[in-house]
Amino acid sequence: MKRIIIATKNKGKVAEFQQLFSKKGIDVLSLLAYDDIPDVEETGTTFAENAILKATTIANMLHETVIADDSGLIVDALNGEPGVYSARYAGEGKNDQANIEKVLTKLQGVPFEQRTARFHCTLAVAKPNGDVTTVDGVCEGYITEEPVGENGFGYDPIFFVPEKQRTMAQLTKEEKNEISHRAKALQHLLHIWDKLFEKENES
Ligand SMILES: O=P(O)(O)OP(=O)(O)OP(=O)(O)OC[C@H]1O[C@@H](n2cnc3c(O)ncnc32)[C@H](O)[C@@H]1O
Ligand SMILES: [Mg+2]
Repeated sequence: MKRIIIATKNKGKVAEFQQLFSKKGIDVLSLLAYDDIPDVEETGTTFAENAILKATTIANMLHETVIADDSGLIVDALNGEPGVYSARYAGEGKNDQANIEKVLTKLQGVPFEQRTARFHCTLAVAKPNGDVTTVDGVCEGYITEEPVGENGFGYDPIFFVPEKQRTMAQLTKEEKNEISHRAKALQHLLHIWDKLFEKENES
């Protein structure tokens, strides 16, 4: 396989997938390359449901194998919020800064050791024949009191990564791709990659 479609319009995700797949010699094509693909409504209540929804809808539309990513931030002191609603936590506008402010406001006064959180990523691979496979990846950390760093996207500036002693937004793309929820999920997918596509390789 020389090219894979990622069913996303999120530029941050696309850049990370491009770097991760380049190691395998695979080009990434995203929905940013298409003018006429509407957003898939994320009506699921779990990351897996939404990832499967996005992957199967786009695979049916394009008649090609596609990967979809549904991901988000889970904050323990907020009973798991923003969770599957991470992209639209502060409203439908998908405003990263407003989402960050909402999390920080809700966590005001919560001490550092209780600000535990994790990023979760579910990847769904959907084939045009209806086969679907999912894998997951998780990255543990803490929510800071203020945004720090310019890199990455979404909640990266308020997510402190203990093993790097910096926020996710202070890491280079390469460093984030060593430890992130997305990179871990993709590692799991790459482990089963040949098995997933063996019938296609034979024919
Ligand atoms: O559905 P697509 O088109 O893929 O793009 P999206 O931005 O809507 O993506 P999701 O529905 O999966 O929502 C995930 C949200 O969780 C946050 N998020 C996911 N991965 C992240 C990461 O690596 N760093 C920071 N925030 C992340 C970010 O706010 C995303 O918008
Ligand atoms: Mg989305």
